[in-house]
Amino acid sequence: MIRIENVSTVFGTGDSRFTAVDDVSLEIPRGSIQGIIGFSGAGKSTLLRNINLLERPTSGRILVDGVDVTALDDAALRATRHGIGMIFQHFNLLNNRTAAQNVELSLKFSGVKNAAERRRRALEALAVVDLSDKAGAYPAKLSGGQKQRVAIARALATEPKVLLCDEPTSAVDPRTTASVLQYLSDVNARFGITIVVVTHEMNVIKAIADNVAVMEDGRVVEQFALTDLQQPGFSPATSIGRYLISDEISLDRADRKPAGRRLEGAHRA
Ligand SMILES: Nc1ncnc2c1ncn2[C@@H]1O[C@H](COP(=O)(O)OP(=O)(O)OP(=O)(O)O)[C@@H](O)[C@H]1O
Repeated sequence: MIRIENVSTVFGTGDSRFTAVDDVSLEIPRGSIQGIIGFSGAGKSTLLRNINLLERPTSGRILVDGVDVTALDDAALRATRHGIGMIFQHFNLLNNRTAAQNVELSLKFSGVKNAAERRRRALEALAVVDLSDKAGAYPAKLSGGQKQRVAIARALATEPKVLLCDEPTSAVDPRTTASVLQYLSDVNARFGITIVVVTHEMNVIKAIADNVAVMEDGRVVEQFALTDLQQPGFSPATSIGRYLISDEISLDRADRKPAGRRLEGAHRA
């Protein structure tokens, strides 16, 4: 479970002082997929980056499985970060490394010293996203969707408990969006990884989220479960909530498997 308690993030000082995240509290159940939606500048990315302290909050606490990450020293924070994977809108792959080498590098940074083990685990992670045949390909030879799948594999390889996704489908076309979301949904169901997805795309929320938080001007102004949208009489307060309810939504999702399975074990199954 991720518990965000009264988190604020302020940039700048004096006249240029700007509150990007304003006293946000949010509970994200373990093994769930949390969508965070809002218009540009609402503070979504900043809040997401607060969770792994890529952006340290100005005030408030963030607890991941009961551990207050805002109180950790640098060494403990580095160790905790290995349990929190992240993927980005523009994939952030190293272009001079193959798909497998990109994944291996993240394993190296996470402290896996044995090169053969790094290679084995990288290939396993690439297999999860059906990219075994692209292990030796450089990013320039991959489509946007394939690059994002490599990024998912890179995040998965260290067996994180949490996967943070910052606009994971904004740079790919609609068909590829569906495929990337399917892989995210699959790894959630298969490994019980808690996923937090920041997006401004309604269809992403509808396709993947269990719970939704709507952000405006740095605040979470509305929260609901996606299934709430199907309840008679449910009346969202925000325009985004009303838009989400206005369309029929598909809740067909892979059956959930118990949380906490290891990537290797589950992979061989
Ligand atoms: N490092 C920074 N320094 C100053 N201001 C920042 C910084 N990072 C973000 N901001 C500002 O904080 C506000 C929230 O930004 P953030 O990227 O979190 O919003 P967002 O909802 O993710 O928007 P988008 O969808 O456009 O990425 C914006 O006004 C942005 O300009």
